[in-house]
Amino acid sequence: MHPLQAPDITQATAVAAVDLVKVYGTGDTAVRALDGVTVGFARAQFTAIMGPSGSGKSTLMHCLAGLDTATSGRALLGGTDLTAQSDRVLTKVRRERIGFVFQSFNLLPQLTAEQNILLPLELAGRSAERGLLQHLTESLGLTGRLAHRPGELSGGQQQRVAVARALVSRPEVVFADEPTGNLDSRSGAEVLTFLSNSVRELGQTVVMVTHDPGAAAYADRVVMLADGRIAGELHDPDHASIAAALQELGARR
Ligand SMILES: Nc1ncnc2c1ncn2[C@@H]1O[C@H](COP(=O)(O)OP(=O)(O)OP(=O)(O)O)[C@@H](O)[C@H]1O
Repeated sequence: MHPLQAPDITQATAVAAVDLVKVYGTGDTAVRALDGVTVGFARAQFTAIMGPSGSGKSTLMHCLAGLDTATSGRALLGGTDLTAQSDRVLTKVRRERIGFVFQSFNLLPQLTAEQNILLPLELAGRSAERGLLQHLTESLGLTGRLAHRPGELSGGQQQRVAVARALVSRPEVVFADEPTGNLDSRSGAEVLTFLSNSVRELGQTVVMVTHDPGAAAYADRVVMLADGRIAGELHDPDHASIAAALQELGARR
């Protein structure tokens, strides 16, 4: 790779893609979902990944989170190149170093809210920092709900449980995939406010895929993808600047 293409990977970079390529399928039906993506995500920053449908947002997130394997290039989490790891190591990395928030909450229905929050730590053989657990459950408004099962909680409450679960292990990065996609606007705003507070107050690194300019406006930075390539970025974005950038992206295609 040409050195000028290397992202500025320093101690301040939590996650990076370097010339990342992902091709699905072979021959005539092959799809180049990522076409040489190089981008870094800074520690203690909230970044949104945006772009048209099919631009490669989920693929990029999945490769950076060790949920999918890249065709070539590097997916770096701290000093670890995930593309060079076995499935066994990737499972451990996902469990111990990454927090996930998905559109569909992904809570285990037979466990209480508290058990769901603590499950990743338990699987990693670690115990919770009680102070952090209390801070998360109080600020997410879950204190009175900890003994409830997901089926007894609203969508917004379930997603707040998922956010607590993602944050309680102080992961190197939280990946959020359309975290407000199934929520009404008020519950969505609560989740986004909390994610952005976790960056400020806990120094958490958050990377979120979203279609919604309103959601992306909570981020410190927006990275735009188009056709599997980085198509631009915005710093300290607001709704209007994001909408304008998306429109420009649409017009360029
Ligand atoms: N498992 C797969 N097999 C084949 N092609 C795939 C697979 N997953 C994704 N693709 C293709 O790769 C490209 C990028 O998909 P990806 O889901 O990353 O885009 P996206 O930007 O997240 O889209 P959306 O906003 O619609 O969720 C698309 O053309 C998609 O059809």
